[in-house]
Amino acid sequence: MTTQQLVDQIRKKKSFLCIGLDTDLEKIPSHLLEEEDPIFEFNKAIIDATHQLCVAYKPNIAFYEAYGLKGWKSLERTIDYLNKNYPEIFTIADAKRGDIGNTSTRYAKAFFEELSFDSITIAPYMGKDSVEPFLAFQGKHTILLALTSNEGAFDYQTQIIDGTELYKKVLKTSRTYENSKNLMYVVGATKAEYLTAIREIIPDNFLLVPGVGAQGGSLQEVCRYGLTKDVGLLINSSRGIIYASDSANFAKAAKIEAEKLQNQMAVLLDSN
Ligand SMILES: O=C(O)c1cc(=O)[nH]c(=O)n1[C@@H]1O[C@H](COP(=O)(O)O)[C@@H](O)[C@H]1O
Repeated sequence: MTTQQLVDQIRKKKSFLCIGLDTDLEKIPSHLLEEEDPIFEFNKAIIDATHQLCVAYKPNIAFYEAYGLKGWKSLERTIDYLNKNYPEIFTIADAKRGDIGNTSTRYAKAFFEELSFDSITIAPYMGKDSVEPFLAFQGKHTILLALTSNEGAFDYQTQIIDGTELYKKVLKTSRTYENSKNLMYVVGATKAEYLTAIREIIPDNFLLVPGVGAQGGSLQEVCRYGLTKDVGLLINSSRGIIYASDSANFAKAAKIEAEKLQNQMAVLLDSN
């Protein structure tokens, strides 16, 4: 999917919401556990109930890998269901990969070709030759961790190296990579006060912003400093939406939570 197609979808739906499919068998409604593939059935119900309110879904791969082969099957069924039924939706494999070049290429093939995701999250730590293999895939997007939402972000990402914070070095250096136009970045909603400095370095790139809802980040704060002329933001919420209820009406409850965020986004887009 092109960035323009994503922007068009955002304008049409008045939403830049990404719903995180962090599907956990210990949290989904117990009646689903009788199904042959409870994870897929849960995801399908959430997707069917919320697809008009969001522009992206982000399965976090850990929640699937945790169940071995069965989990991978549920992931494959979920991405196939999305691509077949809602092809306009932007899909993110939250896999946080990155390795030496030939290994990165295999990861890219797994998520971009075999599973047909539009994008993948990547850790920048191993540098240029670990990221460029992902960028080589045209029509696909590489979402580099810049400033993450967790407390541990302060361990390295904000440390000053050669006079500049490490996360800024990641932003600046990655712009020099081949096919850097395919880059997006992760910035945690809990770090909204850094967005002005971030936008000075990357004025236009899309940011994936997790951390609203369960982690306490503010949608309004993120938008104040992070919105661009083409919106430039995908705001993720996982637990706050998908686990709104653990009863039979869980999908309806998820829709209500998604609607709350989408309504706020429509107001923010109108006043942008
Ligand atoms: O890459 C991510 O998506 C990510 C980066 C980050 O800095 N913080 C962060 O929470 N995430 C992911 O975003 C999701 C947040 O989930 P909730 O806190 O339940 O909304 C999880 O899948 C996290 O792994």
